[in-house]
Amino acid sequence: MMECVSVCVVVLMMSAARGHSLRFNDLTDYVNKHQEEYVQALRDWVSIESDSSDVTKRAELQRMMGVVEEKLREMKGNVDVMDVGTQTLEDGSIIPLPKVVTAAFGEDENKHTVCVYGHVDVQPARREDGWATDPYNLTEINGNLYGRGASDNKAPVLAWIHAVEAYKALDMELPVNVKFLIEGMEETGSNGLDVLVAAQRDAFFSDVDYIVISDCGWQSARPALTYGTRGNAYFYAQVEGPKQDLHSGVDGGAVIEPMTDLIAILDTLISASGEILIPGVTDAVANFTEEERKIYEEVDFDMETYRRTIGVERLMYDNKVDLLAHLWRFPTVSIHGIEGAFSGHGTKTVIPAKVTAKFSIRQVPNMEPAVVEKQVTDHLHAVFEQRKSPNKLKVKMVIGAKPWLADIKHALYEAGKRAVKRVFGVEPELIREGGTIPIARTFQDVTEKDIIMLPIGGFDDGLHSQNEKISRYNYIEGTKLFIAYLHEVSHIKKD
Ligand SMILES: CC(C)C[C@H](N)C(=O)NCC(=O)O
Repeated sequence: MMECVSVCVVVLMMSAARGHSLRFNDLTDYVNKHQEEYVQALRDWVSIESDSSDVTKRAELQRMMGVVEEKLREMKGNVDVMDVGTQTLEDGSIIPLPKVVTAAFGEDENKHTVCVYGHVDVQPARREDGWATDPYNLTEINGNLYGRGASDNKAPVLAWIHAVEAYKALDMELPVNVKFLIEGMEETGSNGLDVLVAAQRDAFFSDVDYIVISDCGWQSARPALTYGTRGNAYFYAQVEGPKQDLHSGVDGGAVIEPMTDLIAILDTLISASGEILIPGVTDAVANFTEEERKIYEEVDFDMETYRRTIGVERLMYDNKVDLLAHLWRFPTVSIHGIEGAFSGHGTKTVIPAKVTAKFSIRQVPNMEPAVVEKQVTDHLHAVFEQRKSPNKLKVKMVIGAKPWLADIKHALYEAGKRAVKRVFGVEPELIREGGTIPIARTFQDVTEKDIIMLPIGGFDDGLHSQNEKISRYNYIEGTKLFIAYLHEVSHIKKD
């Protein structure tokens, strides 16, 4: 009798395994057959200029959130639209933040619950910035789908939606419960989301086991799993002088110009060789260990391809390990722009009265944005003081996002490896990401859930840049990866 039970169990397991692989094929066939619809869905989403940094585009962003809500309702998810409060603009006016859309598919207590986080806001883009195509009209050229937000993060969010939709369309039970949390302010620091996550810790997140984020890219042509992101401390430094703009011929020579002051203090942030010059800022940076060095040595990363892809003559470092380390696990300063400065065509001879520099410092373990805020503010005031300028300097940190790091030994990463192997036939690369997903660290600290980043974007997608794209291959195979991943997560042993 005992023997029969074990034989029967083995037979059942074998047929279940066979059944799964057949079912996986059904799912991938379904994805292949529906790929034109998926591309059209991406075209529809990209056509919405959901730029979160430009308040004049806020109605479009609200419309985008509405489209996400409608899609999840159409799929019969248990949808909720959550208020995240208001945003105070620089002129003191107050506007509502875009609501966060959540949805739940399945609530089987015997299954794991995976929460997919993503965002549907985008960075600004104008054709005149040097785009070859209209950034809001998804255009396919040689297998690449060009459009603002295509890779960051509209296609990955859609791929997750399509993954769930495929199971449902084929009447297949989802192997895990799936929840979505989709926001519209990621690109400007996820305003309001920290508070919402804390408030929902024992509600929306109470039954969530794992959080999956697909808001990043591979490092090469090889699929990857991401286990770290840098944080970001973003600053405004404003120098204000005359009561209005002046004529550089009529008044030049009589005034100490705000722009001259600003450029001088900006030049004290970072050296030409990449050394951060602000006292104390790098003190808390975790030591670069031999173990890390070995991991970086193994990463499949061709410096020459990278150099050519971004189009520079020379990179800051001449070896792979140092370059990767400075992309992923050391801080850096970037100066993004100067508001109030003359930047149009022509030769306007103005002395701008008030100029505001925007710069940021990527944060790595164990930096604390609040500490960095004080160090930067003190430093800039000290160097400004030395100039004995009559102008006024104001420094403000407007984003303070912490870095995030995961344990690559966690079962979520093993599941990721199996899913990548199943879809792409190769072992994934384990990588870190230099960019910031502000909410990742909050998820980790506040919800105490385990997190994985499962990217489908290509290494050359040009996020935030001209001609952002995702390849049709990554979008469609990425959808299959998510389907496979849900299955693999269902195999993680429940506590
Ligand atoms: C590659 C990043 C992690 C993508 C992310 N959506 C992003 O752009 N975040 C803002 C940032 O400035 O890093």
